[in-house]
Amino acid sequence: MDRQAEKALVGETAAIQYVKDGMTVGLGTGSTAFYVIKTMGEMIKAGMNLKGVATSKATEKLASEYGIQLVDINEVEELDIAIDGADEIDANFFAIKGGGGALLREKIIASAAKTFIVVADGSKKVQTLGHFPLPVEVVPFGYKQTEKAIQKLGCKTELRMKDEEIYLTDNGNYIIDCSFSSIQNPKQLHQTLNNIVGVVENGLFIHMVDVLISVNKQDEIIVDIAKNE
Ligand SMILES: O=C[C@H](O)[C@H](O)[C@H](O)COP(=O)(O)O
Repeated sequence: MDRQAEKALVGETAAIQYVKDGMTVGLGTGSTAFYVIKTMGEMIKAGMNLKGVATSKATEKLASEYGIQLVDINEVEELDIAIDGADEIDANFFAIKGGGGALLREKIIASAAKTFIVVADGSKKVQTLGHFPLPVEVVPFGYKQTEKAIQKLGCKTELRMKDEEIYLTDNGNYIIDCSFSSIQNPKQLHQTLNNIVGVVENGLFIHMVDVLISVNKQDEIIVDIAKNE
């Protein structure tokens, strides 16, 4: 199965197995979350009553195109589930997210969900996090100072650009992509990064993922459940 087919399979499986009539669902961002949104659109057409809370402006647009009524996160007490993709995920269910720049809203929405489900094609499962550059969202003011402080943690940094301009997140911030090669202590790095002045949030999701839906080498769907408190 190619990667695109795996994304479609995990996205459809998550929606079919976990989304129930009447739910308001946290809607992820990216090419895998796309299939969750598409499938939810089909479920609505088939008569289900579903709403969504979007993790990005791109997802807001997509959800509207698929007929999913959007709810503001501030209008929601708690979400039953949120379903999102990941850039990397390890055996502890620790993940790197934010390749698409949506990490802050994704983390807020994942935190608001009773069950946070990650959908990932086989290439996203890693032994050690860090091959994928870790996205760190920073405020534009003094970003070079913030970047210098991040570099002291032993990584190479790159300010994210788009069309020759500095990339802006949906929150009006910058992203610094940090290449660590391998992250030996993701929990500690998460805390250290978020303690740097100027850092808004980083792409490490620690003890957040409750369910991982992926595909194995035999093209079978694998549903792994984390032992989170
Ligand atoms: O900011 C983007 C998100 O964290 C995505 O969920 C992540 O980058 C994975 O995206 P994709 O499913 O396109 O690989």
